Formats: sequence, C-alpha cells, structure tokens
Amino acid sequence: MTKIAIIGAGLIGGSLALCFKGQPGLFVTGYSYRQESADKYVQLGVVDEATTSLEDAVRGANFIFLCVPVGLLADYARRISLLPLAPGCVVTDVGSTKSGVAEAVSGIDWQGAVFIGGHPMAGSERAGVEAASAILFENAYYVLTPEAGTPTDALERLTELLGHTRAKIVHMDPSEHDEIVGAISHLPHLIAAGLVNQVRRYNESNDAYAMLAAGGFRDITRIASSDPVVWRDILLANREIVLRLLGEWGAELDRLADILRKQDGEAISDAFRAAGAFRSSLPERRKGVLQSIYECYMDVPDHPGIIGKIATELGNRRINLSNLQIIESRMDAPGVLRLSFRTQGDLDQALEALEQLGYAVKS
Ligand SMILES: NC(=O)C1=CN([C@@H]2O[C@H](COP(=O)(O)OP(=O)(O)OC[C@H]3O[C@@H](n4cnc5c(N)ncnc54)[C@H](O)[C@@H]3O)[C@@H](O)[C@H]2O)C=CC1
Ligand SMILES: O=C(O)C(=O)Cc1ccc(O)cc1
Repeated sequence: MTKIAIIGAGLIGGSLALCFKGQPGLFVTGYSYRQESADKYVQLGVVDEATTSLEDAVRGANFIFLCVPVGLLADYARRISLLPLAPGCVVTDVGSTKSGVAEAVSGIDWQGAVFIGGHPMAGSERAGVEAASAILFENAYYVLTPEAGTPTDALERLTELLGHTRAKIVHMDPSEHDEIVGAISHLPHLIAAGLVNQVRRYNESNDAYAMLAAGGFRDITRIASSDPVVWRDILLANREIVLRLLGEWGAELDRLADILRKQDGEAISDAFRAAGAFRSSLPERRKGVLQSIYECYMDVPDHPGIIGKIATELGNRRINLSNLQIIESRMDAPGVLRLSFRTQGDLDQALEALEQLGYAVKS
C-alpha cells in the first residue's frame, strides 16, 4: 500500500487527496493542526484517515504533500525532516511561490527522503476542504521544480502519482516560475483587491456603485475574494518580483492615462486590439470547481420549453450535458445559455447536433 500524507487538506490539499483516495493501492492520511478540521476531512470523505499528530501522519508515508499557506511551508518542511520518515519518501509542496521554499529546504538534511518543489496551476478564490474537488487539476499545468541532484526515480514516482490529477506536468526553475506567476497571478490578485477597494470606498457614500456593479466588474475582480492569509503569504514571499511588476504596471497606467489625456482614440483602440488579440490566443483551459472544462454558448429564442427541448435533443443523442446555465448578464458571455460538458468529445458532438438543429452556437 502506498501511503500519502496530506499536510493541510484545504482547497488544494483536499483536492489532491480526492484525486488519490480510492485509487487502487493508495491510502490517504490527512493532517490538520486542528482536531475539528481533521474530523471534517474524514466526515467529508476526503481522506482515509486524519490526525492532528504530524509524526503519525508522516510515519511510513511514501509521499508527503505540504499544502499549508506559503509562510508555513519552510517550518513544516523542517519539522517533518526531523521525524522518522520512510526511506525514499518524496516530500513535495504546493506553494504558489517556489524560490523561498527551495532555498529554505536546501539547508535541510532529509536523511534518505527527497524534496521536490511543486505548484499545481489551478485553484479558485475559494478556500477550505469544503471547496475541494477531484477535477480541480484536470488539464491544468502542474509545475515541478526538480534540482540537478534530484534522484530520477523519486521524480518519476512523483510524476506517476500526479497522473491521478490529470494535470500536465512541467519542469521549471524556481526563479523563472516566480517571475512568470508573479505577472500572471500575483499582480492580478493585487490589482483585483485594489480595484474592489477603490469602488468599496466610493460605495460608502453612494450604494448605487454596488447596485450597478455587474458583468465586467465581477469578471475582473473574482479573485479579489481569495483567501486573505493564503494571499498575504504569497505576496510577502514574492514581494521583490511583485514590487517590480507593480512599478511596471504603474508605467502601463501612465501610458494609458497619457493617451486618454491626449484623446488619442487610435491609441486607445490599439490598446484594446492588441490586448484582445493576445487574450484570444491564450489556451482555453477553464476548468475546476467554478467552470466546467468544455463549454459553449448559445442564443435561444425566449419561448417556454426551449431549455427542456435542448436538453432532450442532446439526451436523445446520448451527449452528456454536465451543466446548463442561463446567463443573466449579457456582458459576461457571448450567449444567453451556457452548456457545459465533461469531455471535448461531448462538446464536439453537441456543437454539431445544435448546429444541425439550426441554433447559433459559439464555443
Ligand atoms: N488557492 C489556490 O487557488 C491555490 C493555492 N495554492 C497554494 O496551496 C497552499 C494551500 O492553499 P489553499 O488550499 O488555497 O488554502 P486553504 O486555506 O484552503 O488551505 C490551507 C490549509 O492550511 C492549513 N493551515 C492554515 N493555517 C495553518 C496553521 N497556522 N498551521 C497549520 N495549518 C494551517 C489549513 O487548515 C488548511 O488545511 C498555499 O501554499 C497556496 O499558495 C496553490 C495553487 C492554487
Ligand atoms: O482562481 C483563479 O483564477 C486562480 O488564479 C487560482 C490560483 C490561485 C493561486 C495559484 O497559485 C494558482 C491558481
């Protein structure tokens, strides 16, 4: 039996646990520093057993996943390295920043265990074990940061285990990781929080701001609802990179203010044109707890029974619809009805069927 210890089964640790639990030959132990949380892990069926003893959690484990906020990772790594570990045990983390942890663990004597840094590039603004999902990492990238001296067999064993997440494993240097993730994740989280707080202050004197805030505002600010402790730790750990990126963001804002001041319509259009083109070129990988992986949008005539008719047409063709949603704000989406599927195959079949039936569908 392969034992996997999940240290902190919150959103990410809990989702990993759900990927592993129930797979043949795998046994998942959850650790929490609070008894109440350990009990909840078991009640929710996320782990096979749970404990508040770090020593019990890691004893005999073949894999240990550190899934606590970034600020606690180094301390947990150090404490675990002092406990009796199974020979060849692979210790890994899921922290959103990689250089600090790599540096902290480089001084640790692992006594036969191997540390390999990791970061699943999927998640959401939710936190806690209740938000965990077995499909969170499907199709997402999962960064590993092996070092030159990392034993190949340990890396292979970890990679094989992570196959259960259905994520795509990529290897990266910790500093390159922090630079890129700083720009595509950390800076946007900070901007989202700042933007919401700016509007929150306006709303203190006029609550029409909140009343009218819709589509675009909600879209760009969803991540402002992210966990305060998790994000405090990420931003503090990556502060040097994020501070430089913030400076460059300030320069970008100055450029935008300048073209606006000059009423340079051409330059404003160009900014949206270039941004739109780059954004459309991004790989479409919406997935996880919030969005289904494969979606299409359609405009449907507003008459009774139309939604039932569409669901029936798909059902008759044995196409599995995983979700169907009426979009209230047209600013959010290119159609009023969002259809979600679990597989590309189902989506392709649905697109073909709906088009044959004469509906306008966009994916
Ligand atoms: N939220 C996200 O979307 C993503 C987060 N990550 C990383 O995953 C790690 C965990 O984040 P989430 O699962 O989102 O957070 P979470 O809040 O859902 O889970 C955090 C876990 O750490 C435990 N914890 C919190 N404070 C603790 C303390 N003082 N002592 C011991 N344990 C404590 C909690 O009990 C919980 O099990 C972080 O390092 C984060 O950077 C990585 C990818 C995505
Ligand atoms: O919710 C979102 O869109 C995210 O950005 C989730 C996320 C948060 C932290 C990470 O380190 C990776 C992914």
